[in-house]
Amino acid sequence: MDPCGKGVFLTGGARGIGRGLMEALLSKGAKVMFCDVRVETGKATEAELQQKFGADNVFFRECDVTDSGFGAVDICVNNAGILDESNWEKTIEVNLTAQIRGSQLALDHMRRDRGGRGGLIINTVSGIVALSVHFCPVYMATKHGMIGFMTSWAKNPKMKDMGVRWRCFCPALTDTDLLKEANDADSGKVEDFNAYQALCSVEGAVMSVDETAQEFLKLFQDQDSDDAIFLVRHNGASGYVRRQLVDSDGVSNIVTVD
Ligand SMILES: NC(=O)c1ccc[n+]([C@@H]2O[C@H](COP(=O)([O-])OP(=O)(O)OC[C@H]3O[C@@H](n4cnc5c(N)ncnc54)[C@H](O)[C@@H]3O)[C@@H](O)[C@H]2O)c1
Ligand SMILES: CC/C=C\C[C@H](O)/C=C/C=C\C=C\C=C\[C@@H](O)[C@@H](O)C/C=C\CCC(=O)O
Repeated sequence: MDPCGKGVFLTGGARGIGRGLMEALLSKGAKVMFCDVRVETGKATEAELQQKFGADNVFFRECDVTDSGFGAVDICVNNAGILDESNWEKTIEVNLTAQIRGSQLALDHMRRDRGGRGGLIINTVSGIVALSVHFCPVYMATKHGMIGFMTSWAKNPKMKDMGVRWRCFCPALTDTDLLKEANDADSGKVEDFNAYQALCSVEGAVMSVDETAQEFLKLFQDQDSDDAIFLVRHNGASGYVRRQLVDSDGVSNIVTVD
């Protein structure tokens, strides 16, 4: 799908990866409506992006994804997410429940067999699903949950009639406030602070928001593909992967295809 002229709805766009994804889409000619719970940051982002891309092309609305629905458009990006092992119920609410709700609402709105015009549903998941790490079990559960949810829909034979495609966008570590806020031993955001820091300290592992957003644009180059899981690799070898359970104690339950 070419984003040019398309209407996009994106959650969690006030800062971080969501903001980067919006800029990438706006630069390709899309119009974006975004929401966030951070009102001041959201308004500031809206003003800056309106200045850069035009006042008619980007709009902000205050919205908490855990208590609101939305009327979706051609492309829906459920991006809002948190990392907070000390508040596991909230983490499930934002990362799993709200992304599922947002996806179901988008599907209802887009499906051609019920009068919609088709579309693309993208959920920001995480490259962490490809790693065996122990320091964020709840976060891990939510991200694996979204992989299961989306790949189930993507392989549903009715999807051809519905005209809707699904993409799990799985960024590598990205330099955002989410990472910075977890980088505090007393925050309780992760279960094992030293292990978290060790992962973030791998040379070159943390990508910039711009680099992650450029990888995101690759999702729009393959409109006919039914593959659903796009894994960003910090070494540049990003691509679609398929899940495969392995019976050895492997490092990953995802194997690359092609
Ligand atoms: N930063 C990373 O290394 C990384 C890597 C892979 C995946 N991710 C995922 O990318 C997504 C964005 O993360 P980020 O790093 O940009 O984080 P961030 O904290 O910088 O940005 C997340 C945005 O979501 C908003 N948000 C949080 N809860 C919300 C709610 N209930 N309703 C509406 N908006 C809400 C926040 O206010 C914030 O503006 C998340 O789903 C995260 O899990 C992050
Ligand atoms: C720890 C929580 C912190 C932040 C949240 C965020 O979602 C975390 C992301 C953590 C790691 C991402 C890693 C991505 C790695 C990829 O670049 C790639 O190297 C994965 C490697 C191997 C997968 C196996 C394969 O290639 O098939």
